[in-house]
Amino acid sequence: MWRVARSAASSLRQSRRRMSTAIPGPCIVHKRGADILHDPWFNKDTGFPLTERDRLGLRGLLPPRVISFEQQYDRFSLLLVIGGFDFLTSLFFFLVLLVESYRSLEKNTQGQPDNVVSLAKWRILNRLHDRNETLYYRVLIDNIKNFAPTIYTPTVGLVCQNYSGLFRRPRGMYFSAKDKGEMMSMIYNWPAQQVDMIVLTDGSRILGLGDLGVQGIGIPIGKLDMYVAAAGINPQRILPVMLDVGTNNEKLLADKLYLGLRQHRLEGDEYLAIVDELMEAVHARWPKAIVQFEDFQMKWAFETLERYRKRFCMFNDDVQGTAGVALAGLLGSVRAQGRPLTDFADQKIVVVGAGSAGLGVLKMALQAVSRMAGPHADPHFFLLDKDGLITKERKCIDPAATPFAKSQGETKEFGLCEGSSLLDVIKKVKPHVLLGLSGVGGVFNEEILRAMKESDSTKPAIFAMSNPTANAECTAEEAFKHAGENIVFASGSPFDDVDLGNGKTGHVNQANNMYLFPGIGLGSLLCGARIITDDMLQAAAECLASYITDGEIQMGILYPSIDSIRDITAEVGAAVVRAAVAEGLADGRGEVGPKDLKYMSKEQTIKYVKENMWFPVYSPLVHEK
Ligand SMILES: NC(=O)C1=CN([C@@H]2O[C@H](COP(=O)(O)OP(=O)(O)OC[C@H]3O[C@@H](n4cnc5c(N)ncnc54)[C@H](O)[C@@H]3O)[C@@H](O)[C@H]2O)C=CC1
Ligand SMILES: CC(=O)C(=O)O
Ligand SMILES: [Mg+2]
Repeated sequence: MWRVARSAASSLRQSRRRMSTAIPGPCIVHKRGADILHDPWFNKDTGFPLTERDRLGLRGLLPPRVISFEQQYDRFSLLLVIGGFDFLTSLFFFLVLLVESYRSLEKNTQGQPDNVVSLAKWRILNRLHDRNETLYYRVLIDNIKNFAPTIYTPTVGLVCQNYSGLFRRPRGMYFSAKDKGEMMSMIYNWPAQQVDMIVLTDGSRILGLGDLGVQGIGIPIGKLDMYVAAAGINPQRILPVMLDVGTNNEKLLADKLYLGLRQHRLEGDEYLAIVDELMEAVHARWPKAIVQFEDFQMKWAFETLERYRKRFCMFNDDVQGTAGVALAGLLGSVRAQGRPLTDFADQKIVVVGAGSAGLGVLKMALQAVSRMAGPHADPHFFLLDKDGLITKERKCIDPAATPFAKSQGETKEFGLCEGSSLLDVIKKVKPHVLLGLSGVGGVFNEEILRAMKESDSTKPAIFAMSNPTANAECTAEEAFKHAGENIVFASGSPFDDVDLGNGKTGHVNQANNMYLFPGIGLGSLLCGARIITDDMLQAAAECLASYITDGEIQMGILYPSIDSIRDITAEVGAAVVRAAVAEGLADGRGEVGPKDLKYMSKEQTIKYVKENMWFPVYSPLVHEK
């Protein structure tokens, strides 16, 4: 059930306040009449004032009554909360979906009626987006807590799984292996003159759902919606990009509805040549655009990061954004134990999942320990993958995992060995933190969670970070039930807080990179960063960690509410700007030069970032041929 009524009313009041103080400047439009109504960037639906209808040749193309932006907003919000909405709408959309892509939907949502409802909600929002972007983003910004689960994880995963059946209107650009040699000209097919933020995927590891090929485009779309909502990137300047190099998902290759290339994935140099060409094309047209790599399988996530990070202003969200969010949570869990932050160096941390995300987290945690305890510090990290504990005895160990593989001496100390099971590791190590980035739902089973009760920590931390919901290592309820009320808990996808009885509540945190990537992108953009460095990412993570007060920490709160995502993003963005300036990597942007940035105080930098956030209001449209 969408509970938007109350928050919609209060956010509407806030919106009105904002409306009354700012008179939006005019917006030039090069079309007239029905063409404007069919363009979601400019369309205001019934919101066009009569004078504008005359000016733009719209008279007679709309019902006569003018509905203000606020009234439109009210009507949309009302639609979402009318009694019985869920049942009627889901029934209606179920029938539509039945006709349109019944077989595909049935395959993927068998026995899961919730999925049908989730998709129905997504379609309502998506239709609003396709008609009127201004209203869509206002609704999203004002109700981010309610709508994030629909446009982002978990529903975005379902959308990707069903994308070929759901497809109606394209969003973003598609480059395929067949476009080799053409990308430099293709990039000019994008209608916007300026692009600030690009999210790029090859669809090879979509959340914990594996290789979804071209259907992975849903992820860049969802991430960029979060950019607009959280960072105030102008939606006319965002670009979701799918690089379709084939798929190794046999089910999709056999699916008649599948919209991507029907071939297996390119590998090796052939693959890299395609990504190189795309990056060159993007950079040629928009040299200052920030490129976020998203949901690439591990080998390409690491390889492309090393290949491009010193040449382009880019980052990998799964490796770097996730690491910062996890580190902020880990530091919070030290505070929750009433210990000083420097005790982080002594924490025993078990990470389950040695992929792009798990290794990114450990790399950043290692940097933090080195800063706190010196370069020779010996952190107590235990890394497991599907074959159990990773030790130096492991054959064919991934080079990125090598620094975290346990030596014989270390395993002996705890009575462990190569490939020790997770249960064995937990029982013998008694870790302070158990962190999952395995993509495997339920891997923190009852036995594992019970074993966490024996943790050496006064407040054991359990992070079930895999997405979407079904892939979480455990649910919030399971964690509090089996590991005890004393834990701090975080998950990648949202769960409701847990009623512990006796009037107590188990707080659920959302440990998701959404708390950092918008600020990393926005900060890099606004300072004209040449590249994105470890120091900039470190600054972002520290900023997020310091956002939470001691009082909140005592209540098990490690991350702020998503309701304040714009404020968090402004602070994170400012931290990134200041770190880039300190490293001499900020070229400035527009009229704000490197010197201006250098002499801004922290508060002035936050103000600068806030003032450059786009906010959806109807601008007067002025026609120009
Ligand atoms: N909360 C967040 O912000 C983020 C969450 N994630 C989630 O993390 C998950 C993993 O992502 P990546 O690291 O990119 O994937 P990946 O495919 O690169 O790595 C998965 C790792 O998990 C291991 N694994 C598989 N089954 C296991 C088992 N039964 N026990 C222990 N380990 C097992 C694999 O051996 C591999 O090392 C995904 O579900 C993704 O959605 C990723 C990025 C951010
Ligand atoms: C959140 C995210 O980036 C992921 O699950 O891949
Ligand atoms: Mg991701």
